[in-house]
Amino acid sequence: MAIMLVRAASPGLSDSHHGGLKKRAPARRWMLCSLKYGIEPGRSSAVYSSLAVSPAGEAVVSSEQKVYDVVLKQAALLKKQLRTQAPPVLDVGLQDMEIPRNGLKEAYDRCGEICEEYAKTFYLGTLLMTEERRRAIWAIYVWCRRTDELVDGPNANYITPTALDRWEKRLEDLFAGRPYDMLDAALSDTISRFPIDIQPFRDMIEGMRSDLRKARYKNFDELYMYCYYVAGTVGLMSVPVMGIAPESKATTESVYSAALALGIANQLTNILRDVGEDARRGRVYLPQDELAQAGLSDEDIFNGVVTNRWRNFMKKQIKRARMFFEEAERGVTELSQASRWPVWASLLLYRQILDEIEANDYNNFTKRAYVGKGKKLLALPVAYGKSLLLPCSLRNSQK
Ligand SMILES: CC(C)=CCC/C(C)=C/CC/C(C)=C/CC/C(C)=C/[C@@H]1[C@@H](COP(=O)(O)OP(=O)(O)O)[C@]1(C)CC/C=C(\C)CC/C=C(\C)CCC=C(C)C
Ligand SMILES: [Mn+2]
Repeated sequence: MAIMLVRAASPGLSDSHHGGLKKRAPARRWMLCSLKYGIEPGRSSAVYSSLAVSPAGEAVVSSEQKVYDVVLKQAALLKKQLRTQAPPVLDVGLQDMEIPRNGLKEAYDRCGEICEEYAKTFYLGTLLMTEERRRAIWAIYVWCRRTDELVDGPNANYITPTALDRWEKRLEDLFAGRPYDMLDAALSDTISRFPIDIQPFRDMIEGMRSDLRKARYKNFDELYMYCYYVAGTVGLMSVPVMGIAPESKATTESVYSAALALGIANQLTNILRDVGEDARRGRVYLPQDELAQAGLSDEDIFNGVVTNRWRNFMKKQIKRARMFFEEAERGVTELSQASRWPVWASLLLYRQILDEIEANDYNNFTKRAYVGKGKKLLALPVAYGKSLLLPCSLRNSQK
């Protein structure tokens, strides 16, 4: 397997600028995706290296490498903005807009209500944050929710790629300080306060585009890219708001990688929880090559019978999702103190969905894995305890 350091195109992702040569995605991730997962080299099209040679002899850039380029770019932008303390890339300050200050308060309050209505757990988590950060996360949440609703909501049948192009134009406008409505105005204000870049937002729209044209994923490499688009992006959007602890010795890149891992872990969990629901909409988000290796097909999923083959397949998928959660854990401790609690809470709660799938004997065809109120409540003090721990980077450097 050849590994080359060359500049290569990343279709669907904006170009990254870090000096011509590509840095390789950390080798640890390859461990995550395949070796620990038990896939032998040569048997799977999952990620092996930054640049591999396909059976046809062409150089192939893995999804992991493409996404890692975005991580590097986001980390570099954050470091640059924090160094110069310059306000982010707004062409027009919100002070020039016609939205009165109390209008902005109303807009943020509405974002909070929407977050509470759609995502009680996230909402509870945000209540533990500082006011400015909480409002910013609400604004980001609402933009993400609205973007997802375009392809998943009641009008989804009428959504075309052109509608998504219009949504992207609107995104560019709000980043330039020209919001279209009150909810956009809240996000416009947020990006004037935090060093947030537009790329993860653009990439999420790209994920929704792919949902319009694609209902199957050949292998984990393709699925990884999808998970980055629709969920890893949320991690990248959130880091500049959550903030890195001033005492942390971790690199900005490693914190972004952990945030990305949390988004991927959450989305893999979503996919495993919703197998039956997605199948009823004609969608199978599981890697086709891994299904085939397990002796399973789409037909088995549509039939929805829990067999030993299915249980074994699910065990491996759950194991992989847990590895991404594990990778995310290393980054949570590096976040600013006030942000750790909500992120720990959401990590613990989301991860428990995997335990519930196991408790349902892997019947994710007709039973929705659900974390009960008691367990949810219990997660809060556990998360609080974890949030008091010193950053991992400090603990290791003190040894
Ligand atoms: C260093 C470190 C660990 C930092 C933490 C970074 C961080 C806060 C990461 C958050 C990761 C996260 C919550 C990702 C969301 C993943 C997700 C659930 C994506 C869903 C996509 C589409 O899936 P699908 O259609 O299959 O699912 P539904 O059936 O529709 O649910 C999304 C729906 C995309 C849209 C995402 C959101 C609406 C959630 C956005 C959430 C936030 C901005 C809040 C993050 C705040 C906290 C406190 C975790
Ligand atoms: Mn959705």
